[in-house]
Amino acid sequence: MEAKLIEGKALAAEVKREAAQQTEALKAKGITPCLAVILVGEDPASQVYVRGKINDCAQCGIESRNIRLPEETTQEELLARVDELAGDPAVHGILVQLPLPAHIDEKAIIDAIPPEKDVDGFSPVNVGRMQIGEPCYLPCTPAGCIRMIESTGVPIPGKHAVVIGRSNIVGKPAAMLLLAKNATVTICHSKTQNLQAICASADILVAAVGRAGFVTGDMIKPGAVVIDVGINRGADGKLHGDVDFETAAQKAAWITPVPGGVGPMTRAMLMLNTVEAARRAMEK
Ligand SMILES: Nc1nc(=O)c2c([nH]1)NC[C@@H]1CN(c3ccc(C(=O)N[C@@H](CCC(=O)O)C(=O)O)cc3)C=[N+]21
Repeated sequence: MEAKLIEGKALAAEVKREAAQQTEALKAKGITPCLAVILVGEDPASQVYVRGKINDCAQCGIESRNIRLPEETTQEELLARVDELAGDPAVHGILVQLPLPAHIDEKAIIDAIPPEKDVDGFSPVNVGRMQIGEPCYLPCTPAGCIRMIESTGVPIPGKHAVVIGRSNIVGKPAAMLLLAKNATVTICHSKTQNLQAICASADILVAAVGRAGFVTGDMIKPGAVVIDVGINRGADGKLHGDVDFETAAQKAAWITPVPGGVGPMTRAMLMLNTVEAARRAMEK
């Protein structure tokens, strides 16, 4: 069997059209959604991602503030910038690009973003709301994964979903969202025993490991939906997923490519969250 591709780029374009329509409706009411993106330092990968987010904003008619701070910015200086944006009624979403330089405490910065402007869905309040199924900003990557799974038409309820990885920004929330969709969820990680057998029983497999080619065809149940969250830049300068695409595509029914899969969808979901933040600010 040769798997069908889940076209992240095309799906992202669809989501961004939704965001653009909603933006237009808000503008008609006098509100222009605005996202502030803060990047500290010169990390080349972060620069690429931030440029992508700023471009997406422009495509959707969303205003953006592109804030570049030098590597040696202190935690206090960064907190002051976040506070300033937190208090600015024209700014609806605040995204501080991670990772931050080692001398800055990421948790302290995330905690300083007011939950209603936390369009990444990283703040403890949004994480907690998600856990109990209250309205919140869903973290963009896991929300994008769900949308990609749903795009296949394969029903999630009752299926065995296996998530490899337990990070706070991808693995854990992806597992929670799959549970909320009534999947039977297993979370695997570096200490997991019998990883191959567990993965091979997954109807839906989400790979968020951070190791290129970690998931091979023998770990995939025939007919599974495979979502590859990995973005590993190889020595060749190319992006590689966590899934060994060639062998996995022989077994899966559906699979996401890298690049052009989860990455673009992550950015598209950020646009939806930003529009939502503007709408909520208006309704308040
Ligand atoms: N506060 C914060 N929020 C984030 O959402 C966040 C972050 N920090 N730090 C880094 C990670 C990573 N991330 C990506 C988003 C899109 C692509 C993406 O669009 N990738 C393209 C390729 C881009 C390229 O050429 O490198 C693709 O997969 O097709 C990649 C990575 C968001 N992150």
